[in-house]
Parts: sequence; C-alpha cells; structure tokens
Amino acid sequence: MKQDMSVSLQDVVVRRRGKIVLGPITLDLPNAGFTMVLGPNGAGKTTLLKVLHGVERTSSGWMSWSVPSQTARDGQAYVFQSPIMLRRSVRANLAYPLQLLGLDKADISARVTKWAVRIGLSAALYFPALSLSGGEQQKLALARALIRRPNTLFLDEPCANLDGSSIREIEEILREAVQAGAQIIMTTHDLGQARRLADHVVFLNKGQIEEQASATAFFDAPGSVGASAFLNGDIVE
Ligand SMILES: Nc1ncnc2c1ncn2[C@@H]1O[C@H](COP(=O)(O)OP(=O)(O)OP(=O)(O)O)[C@@H](O)[C@H]1O
Repeated sequence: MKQDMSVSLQDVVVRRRGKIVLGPITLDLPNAGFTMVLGPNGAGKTTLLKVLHGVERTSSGWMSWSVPSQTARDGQAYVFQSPIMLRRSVRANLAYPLQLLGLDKADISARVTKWAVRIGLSAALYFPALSLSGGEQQKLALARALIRRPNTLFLDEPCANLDGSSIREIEEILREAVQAGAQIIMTTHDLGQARRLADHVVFLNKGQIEEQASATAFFDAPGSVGASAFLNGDIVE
C-alpha cells in the first residue's frame, strides 16, 4: 500500500553566496500523481526539487511531510539530469539499491530480470553501464530508482537530449509508476511533455512560486502574466 505523501513548505528560503535563489516559498503540495515544476532557466526548479528531497540546505523556513520525515525520506528516489552510474554492470546497477534494502537474492534476481526486460536491456545485463547510450543510461537510472518502489520520485529533466522513441518509452514507464501509486515531482523544459503528463503544475519564476494549479487550469487559463508568457514562448520578465 502506498502512503499519501503530501508536503508543506513554510517561508522556505535558499541562499547561495548571500543571494536568495529560492523563496520565501510557502506551499502545500498535494500528492497529485504527476506534479510538474515549470519555469524559465534559473527560476529555482532544481533547487526546489532538492529542498523537497532534503538535500539542499535551507537558510530559513520549515518543511513537513504528511508522514514522519524518516518515512518520507525512505520512500523517496531522485534521478539527476545526468544519470550517475556505478562503474559496474547493468545488473549490478539494478541490484545495488535492493542490496541496500537487504532483500534476499531470489527477490533481487526476480526484480532485476523484470526491470531489465522492461527497459529493453536484458541482453545487456552484464555490459558495463557506462558503455550504454545516453537514452539507455537514462532508462537504467530510472529503473534503478523505481526498482525499490519509491512513494515519491523526483526527476530533474529526465528526457533532456533524448530522442523521440526514448522519450516515449520513459514516459510510459513513468505513467505505469504513477498508476502503481507513486507520485512523481519533476522538472522539464519540454512543454509538450508537461502537457502530456502533468496532473498538477507549480510555476516558478525568479525563485518564487508564481502559480500553482491543476494542469488543466494552468494550461487552459494561466493566472499570471509570467506563466502566460512562458506558455506562449515569450521571454519571461
Ligand atoms: N552552486 C551554485 N552557486 C551559486 N548559485 C547557484 C548555484 N547553483 C545554482 N545557482 C543559481 O541558483 C538559481 C536557481 O538555480 P536552479 O538550478 O535551481 O534553477 P532551474 O530553474 O533549475 O534552472 P534550469 O532550468 O536552468 O536548470 C539560479 O540563479 C542559479 O544561477
């Protein structure tokens, strides 16, 4: 059974070299399936994802999940824009998070086999992960995150620089994860992808939340000047 992992931020501020790069942010984020964090370059999207994941030091404010913070942390996975692979085989990369969880060998083998098939890499199980193409590495990174069945998956631009067929495959895997009960909080510069996947949108501009809405409301009738400009492909002031 997946737990409902909603999160609240109150007056959260992140400073770097004395400059505010995010906040102050006050936000109640429901578990909405797919939440897209959108906004222009440098708006603070990656920083917000890292705050939510607990790996970005905040200067002030507080955050609370609807479950104890350790439970929230244990249920999270984060896939970076450039996947970080162990310098080992595809199989070792898939097995690693399950070994950390202490699962028995039979369970690990079954899950690794299932995911290798799912991402089309069953013939490459013993290849070095670093010999894979960019799209294959990204699918492997995603599988390595999903193989331990997280409640909350953070994805920072998971499809940057990938071709159309890789994007399609990755979106399908993400949809299945949400159908299975995970929530996904992700950034993308691909507005087509945001429209295809989003249930909920958080729009950031200059470190501030300018709008938060259901995907339908956001895309059909954006409520802020910045979001309208962003959706029109204009320069966002
Ligand atoms: N290590 C750092 N030191 C100082 N400033 C940083 C650092 N990393 C990011 N910033 C600044 O913090 C702000 C927010 O960056 P962030 O990466 O969160 O934005 P973003 O919306 O994800 O951008 P992009 O769409 O370009 O990935 C930007 O102004 C950026 O220049």
